[in-house]
Amino acid sequence: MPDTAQNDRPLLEVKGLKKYFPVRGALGTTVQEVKAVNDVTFTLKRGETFGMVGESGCGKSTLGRTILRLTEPTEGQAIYDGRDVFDMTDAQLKAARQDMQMVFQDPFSSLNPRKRIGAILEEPLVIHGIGTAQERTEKVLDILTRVGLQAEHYYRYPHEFSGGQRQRIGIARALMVDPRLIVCDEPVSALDVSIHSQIINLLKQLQAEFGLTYLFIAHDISIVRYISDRIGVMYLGQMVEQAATDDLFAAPKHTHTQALLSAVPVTQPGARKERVVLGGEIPSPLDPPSGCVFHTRCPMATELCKQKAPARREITEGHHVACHLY
Ligand SMILES: Nc1ncnc2c1ncn2[C@@H]1O[C@H](COP(=O)(O)OP(=O)(O)OP(=O)(O)O)[C@@H](O)[C@H]1O
Repeated sequence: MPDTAQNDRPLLEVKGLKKYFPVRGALGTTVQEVKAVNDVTFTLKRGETFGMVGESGCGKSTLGRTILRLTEPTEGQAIYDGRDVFDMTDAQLKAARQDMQMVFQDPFSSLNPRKRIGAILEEPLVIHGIGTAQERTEKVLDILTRVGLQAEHYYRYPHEFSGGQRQRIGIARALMVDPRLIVCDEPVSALDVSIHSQIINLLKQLQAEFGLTYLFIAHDISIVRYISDRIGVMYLGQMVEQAATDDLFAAPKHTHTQALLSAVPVTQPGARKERVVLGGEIPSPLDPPSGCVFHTRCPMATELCKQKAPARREITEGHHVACHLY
């Protein structure tokens, strides 16, 4: 009974999460705040991929980093497997960090150029005090082959690898400590387009093999579509829509989502779609618009949108939108 209850429970529940960065004036006092993440709520089910999509600067990376507590939150909760990450002691956080790993956008800058791949991959095991020296080496060799590299790569340095291979090393490093959750922050956007699908397919294969749960962050909705079970769309620190991937693509509700989807090239011959054109520039998160944060760019905006922030509503099962039109 307790086992079933635990397995039904989401792996991660993010509730009302806010992360504001202080902007300090000449005297060191806080004069303004960048509202990078502004009241975000969503859950991650075990074994699924939740894609987080939005334009550059909308707060995706900050959201991922705050959940892993690489940066401290301003407000809210991130309940990982029943326990709030933000209430954890240092020892609890260290244990949780073993379970929650991150794959970064730029694999090169996240790999120490002076260390051989074997040492880079072994490091997380050393930090967490896992295994004997021989067990650690065996684990490195096993993971190297699982990510499509070879045993002989053990002695090479990061500069001897291509971009795609380096990202495989980044993924291998995350896998070393047997995590359950991996936050993938733009894992292909620094790579050549020709190898995007190799890396995405590798992530899918590893997910099936190890039963991983992914929070997959990217600005390109076609990539997010390919890997995600559900998608959340962010704008200026807020999640404006979230739904199962098929629902979101079949019936996008928020104008921002419609605009993102209308920019995706049509692949079927003869198919046409309406282009949704947004007005204005993206406002600064230092001074987000009043009312609905999207109203300055929304072609459907009314007086109400300028005055009142829309509540998040579930319009069909699992499909949430924050917009006065619904
Ligand atoms: N350490 C920081 N101090 C101050 N402002 C920050 C800091 N980190 C991020 N920001 C600001 O927070 C906002 C959200 O940034 P974030 O990097 O999370 O967005 P993003 O959607 O991941 O964009 P990108 O894909 O370009 O990285 C931006 O306005 C950014 O300038």
